[in-house]
Amino acid sequence: MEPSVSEGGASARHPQDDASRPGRNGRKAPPEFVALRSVDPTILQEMRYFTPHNFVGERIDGYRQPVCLLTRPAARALHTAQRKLLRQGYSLKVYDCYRPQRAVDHFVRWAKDLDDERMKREFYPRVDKSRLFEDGYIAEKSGHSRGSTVDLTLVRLPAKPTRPYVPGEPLTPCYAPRGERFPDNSVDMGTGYDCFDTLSHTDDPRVQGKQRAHRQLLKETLAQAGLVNLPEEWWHYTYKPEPFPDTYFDFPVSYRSLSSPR
Ligand SMILES: C[C@@H](N)C(=O)N[C@H](C)C(=O)O
Ligand SMILES: [Zn+2]
Repeated sequence: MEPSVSEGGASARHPQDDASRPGRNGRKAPPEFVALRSVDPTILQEMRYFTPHNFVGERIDGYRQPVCLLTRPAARALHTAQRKLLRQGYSLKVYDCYRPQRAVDHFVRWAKDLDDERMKREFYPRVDKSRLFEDGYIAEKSGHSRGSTVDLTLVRLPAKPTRPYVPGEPLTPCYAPRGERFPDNSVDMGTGYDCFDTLSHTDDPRVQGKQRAHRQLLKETLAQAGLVNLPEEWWHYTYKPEPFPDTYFDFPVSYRSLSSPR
């Protein structure tokens, strides 16, 4: 786990933060990156990898603030989708946006430790931990690190308040009926976020009725705005054409990484 660095203070820095790191993998984002909030303040944000409520069970390396950073075209596309959804009584809610390479490296290290299954019961109850990368649920080189990929869902407005996950609390499988899963103010998509299971495949035929309609509403609205879904995960979308199709960035998730912070 990366040592937590206070945003304002002169704390010890992680070696990977060295400003001398060359080119695109330095400490700062290029000017094409923005905070989603500055483009659309109405889109809800629940940045799961800043919290312990994720499949690893702890804050992920590189997430210094619970903030969604994206390339400007991707953020604008979400704003376009959000305008349409607001008219129908829904809001987007993002769970993850730009993801530094060091965060992906944290996932890779975690995956190698087959004894650490503290979050299995909620996030991958039916999949062997050793298969999560092979089965397409996590990537060693992720589109998120290129800055135009986002994990998101729909929330019916007015949004209900949510409660934080308390580490060590009993876990429920992410494919259990909605009322039994960890509470989330999003609409029922048939599974929770980051539910590594075939039921999360966007077009899985077992998902019908309202759950299927919600997935379709998300997919069609985002497609009209230029975002393409990953078939294995109903929540994962990439804006196309990507401004940085070949670059995997590693600056931290923090307002301070931006050229124009707000
Ligand atoms: C880990 C999950 N939220 C995700 O984003 N998976 C895709 C495959 C990725 O890691 O890029
Ligand atoms: Zn994703």
